[in-house]
Amino acid sequence: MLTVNNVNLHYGAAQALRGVSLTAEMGKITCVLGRNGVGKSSLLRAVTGQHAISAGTISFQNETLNGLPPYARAKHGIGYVPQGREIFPLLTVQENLQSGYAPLARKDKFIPEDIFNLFPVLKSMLGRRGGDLSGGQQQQLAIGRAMVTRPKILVLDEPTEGIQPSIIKDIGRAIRYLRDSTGMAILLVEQYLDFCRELADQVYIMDRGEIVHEGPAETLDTAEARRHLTV
Ligand SMILES: Nc1ncnc2c1ncn2[C@@H]1O[C@H](COP(=O)(O)OP(=O)(O)OP(=O)(O)O)[C@@H](O)[C@H]1O
Repeated sequence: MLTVNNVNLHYGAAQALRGVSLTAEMGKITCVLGRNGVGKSSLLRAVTGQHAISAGTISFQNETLNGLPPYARAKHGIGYVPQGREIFPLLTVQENLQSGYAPLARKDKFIPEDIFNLFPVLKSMLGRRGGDLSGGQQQQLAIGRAMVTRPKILVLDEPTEGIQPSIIKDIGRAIRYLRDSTGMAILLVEQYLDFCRELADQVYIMDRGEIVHEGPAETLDTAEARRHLTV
């Protein structure tokens, strides 16, 4: 399980996270909802080691991650699908997937077939450049690349952003499959309430750098959630 305990994060003098605490359990989908600018990406940057925290602790499976660089966290099993996907545009789909080999032992440096079962389009486009894919295909590639690292927890930053509805469905199906087949933990941040409600086991709502609600998805008060999502 991932545990975030009382975490603060600053950009210079500006505080983006204020005493944030949450847990993401193995075999569960944990969704953090919030509108633009409330600190969702900052939370994921703290978890993945992209940005240092100024107070609190972050641990995964009882090991503290504080101070570890992103590559060391990848070795601990933290897979990251960043906002905007960050595909290498000039590398092929295959090379983008292979960029996930970095934290792996030699024997594990292959692309698991599961990825192509989930996202068949990637197999048919292995030789195409990443930059030539549609937004939805790039999102599938970013999830595939994170899966290559054999994560124990998959951390996704707004996977539905700018993506057409049919591909959002595919992505939802893939996330559910990963939870059910591997028992990994999934932590995703979103603004899209319906996607989160359909998918999540546990929901948190963030506002202005703080967690303002926590509970199981089935008891989420939709009106209350919408209030936090509208500007
Ligand atoms: N590199 C940075 N330098 C300074 N301030 C930043 C930086 N990145 C984010 N912020 C500020 O921190 C706050 C939280 O931003 P963050 O990106 O975490 O929000 P978010 O909820 O993920 O929103 P979005 O969906 O727009 O990414 C915002 O006020 C933002 O302007």
